[in-house]
Amino acid sequence: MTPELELLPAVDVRDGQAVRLVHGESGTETSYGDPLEAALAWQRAGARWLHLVDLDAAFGTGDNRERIAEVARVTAEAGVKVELSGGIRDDDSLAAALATGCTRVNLGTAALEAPEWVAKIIAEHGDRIAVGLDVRGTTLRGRGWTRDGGDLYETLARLDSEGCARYVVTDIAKDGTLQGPNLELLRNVCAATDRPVVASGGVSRLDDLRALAAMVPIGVEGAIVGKALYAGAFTLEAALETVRAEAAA
Ligand SMILES: O=C(O)c1ccccc1N[C@@H]1O[C@H](COP(=O)(O)O)[C@@H](O)[C@H]1O
Repeated sequence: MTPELELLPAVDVRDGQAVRLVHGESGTETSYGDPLEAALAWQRAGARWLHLVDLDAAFGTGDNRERIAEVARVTAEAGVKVELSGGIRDDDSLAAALATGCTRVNLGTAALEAPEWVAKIIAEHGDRIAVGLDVRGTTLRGRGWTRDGGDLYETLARLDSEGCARYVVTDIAKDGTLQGPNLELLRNVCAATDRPVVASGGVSRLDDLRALAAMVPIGVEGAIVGKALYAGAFTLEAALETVRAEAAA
């Protein structure tokens, strides 16, 4: 039996609220209320993972550190694994993130701007560190996806050589658009690395999850689902049932 595609409902926090953006652009927020309520709703619906993002920290417009820590702690205590992201760029922010009880952190900007520090913390924390490869075309973007940060495949080769355990791959052009994931990008990344890949951006219907589940054998381990769940395109229960059925088929 093929392993099940892990589903990670997203809770992105800006100004204390759960929000979704379009193409990750500041100012395109749709608000979905209290982030803890959102996280607990996904937990009640059966989520095994949560992708939790401090968007203010990612954009450099402040942070939601205490709120994020509360959501991560309560959700983790409820048995949900948390992937924590946004603004983790130095020892202090890393220590605060790891102390929340999250299962792993996901680094974006730091992997582009502080490669030596990232190599060091990969060596120290292993599987608890993932790197988010947020791309436009094949160019990486950092600092709230506002600045270019080098070539996707060169960075991937460097991180592979440093022992990075896993990548979260986001096609910025797809994120928040409900246009379907970039399967070609995911196929290319999976061909370039033997590490597991979490797909992010564009999931809009259950068929997208079926397509991603079919990529588990080549290295797609999970999928982050945001807008589709908040917009009611399908329920998390239906999504979980879909990936379960695909694994059993
Ligand atoms: O998730 C988003 O919609 C998003 C939009 C714009 C910027 C960042 C976004 N998300 C996450 O933030 C981390 C990067 O944070 P940092 O660069 O390490 O501070 C990225 O991996 C996304 O998961």
